[in-house]
Amino acid sequence: MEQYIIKGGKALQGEVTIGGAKNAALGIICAAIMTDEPVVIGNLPDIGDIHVLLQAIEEIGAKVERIDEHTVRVNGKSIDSDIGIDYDFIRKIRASYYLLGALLGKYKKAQVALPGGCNIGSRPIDQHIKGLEALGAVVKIEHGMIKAKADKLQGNHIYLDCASVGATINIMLAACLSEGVTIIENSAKEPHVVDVANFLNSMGANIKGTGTDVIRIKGVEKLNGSEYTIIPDQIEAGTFMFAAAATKGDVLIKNVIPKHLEAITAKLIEIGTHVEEYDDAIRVSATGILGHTHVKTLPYPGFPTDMQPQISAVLVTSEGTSIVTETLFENRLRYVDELSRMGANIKVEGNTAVIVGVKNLTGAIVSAPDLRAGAALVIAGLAATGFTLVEQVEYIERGYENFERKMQGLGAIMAKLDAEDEKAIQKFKLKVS
Ligand SMILES: CC(=O)N[C@H]1[C@@H](OP(=O)(O)OP(=O)(O)OC[C@H]2O[C@@H](n3ccc(=O)[nH]c3=O)[C@H](O)[C@@H]2O)O[C@H](CO)[C@@H](O)[C@@H]1O
Ligand SMILES: C=C(OP(=O)(O)O)C(=O)O
Repeated sequence: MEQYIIKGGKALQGEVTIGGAKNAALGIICAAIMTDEPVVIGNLPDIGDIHVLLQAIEEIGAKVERIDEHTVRVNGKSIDSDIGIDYDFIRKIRASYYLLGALLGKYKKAQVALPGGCNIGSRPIDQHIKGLEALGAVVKIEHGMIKAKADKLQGNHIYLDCASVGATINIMLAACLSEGVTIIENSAKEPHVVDVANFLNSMGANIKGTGTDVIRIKGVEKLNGSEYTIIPDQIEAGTFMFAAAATKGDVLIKNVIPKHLEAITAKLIEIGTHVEEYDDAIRVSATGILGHTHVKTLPYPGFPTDMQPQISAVLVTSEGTSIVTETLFENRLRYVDELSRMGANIKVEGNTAVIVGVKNLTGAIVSAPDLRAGAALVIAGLAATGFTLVEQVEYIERGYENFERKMQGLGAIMAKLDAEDEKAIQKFKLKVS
């Protein structure tokens, strides 16, 4: 098992380049197998979730060719849609549910294990199923597998009970190759929903209205090959913005879309951080003690739930009392006990964390309970005095490419080491002491 070892207390300085968006990439890979023609996907992040999903599509017969570290060519021509995608394969990821919409759209049948992913709450998929059924599919759950089939798919009017990212993308995938028109009301507006739709349109789909809460999809007979570049990752960018603020650093975050970061930027400015926006970069710098704020997670353009743990890692050393409310996933405050080990003063009441800022954190052994909570612990470790060990880095690597190397590039004293390798850990400590 690997762990991050961090010697904190050093302001991050310099430039970092953000990779492609995980949550767009996952939808786009599934969309890519909906044509029999080759598709080239660029700016693909080299992260755990993508490795798992690419393996899963290869398992059912798709051809995946790596062109370079961040570009693949996918060909879905030789897929065998009778092969089910087992839980063992995709237990680590959430977005395998997109294979359901993609395969159902293309072959009118699909068998995919119920998704795994981070344990951040109960994560039902009733809205996905409701949408696919509205298009004419018969959907059954048997032995942990979701099985969907249809003689034909027919467009329909679908109202989502909640603006679910996953349900919106899944329905959009199946609806592209349905007959007639599908309207999704109360659809999710996240940038990755828009990116998946833009990609599908580049393959010949007819999707309008993404980025608003009504999406209109006119079914087409078939999709064709395409070459596409994924948008930058809003959450990776936000994580580096908060790391810069927490360490009182000065970081230029390159390859971002500042518009996607507005909720994050607004909170940083509110607590006294300096933020400068450029066309495709953002600079974050902070000095002295930052102020407190109240944060409530909401669907886009609200404050993203995927940034909630990371802002708490900044607020624990800000002056005054901050209130962080998580409205989407009930288990997303599990990092609080870990931050408390580092000296943070946080109390959880229901879905709210009450944070009373302390002067500084002190390094400790902590364990990442999930992907973004893990990133938050790294931020806390970078800001703390002394050494922090962050265990369970495999969660963090689901969504961050070369996290320790990007942090090192900003001057962080951080390494990824084998937890069993006491010698290497001692050597690192000696070297940086
Ligand atoms: C792979 C991916 O893109 N993951 C993202 C996606 O997850 P995911 O697609 O799972 O999240 P959703 O947007 O679907 O969930 C939003 C809310 O709707 C509820 N819900 C959702 C579906 C459903 O059928 N029934 C239902 O009740 C959920 O419990 C949650 O409270 O969006 C989340 C919210 O921005 C992010 O945290 C995840 O990083
Ligand atoms: C919760 C997340 O991912 P997933 O939905 O893939 O588990 C995330 O990216 O923060």
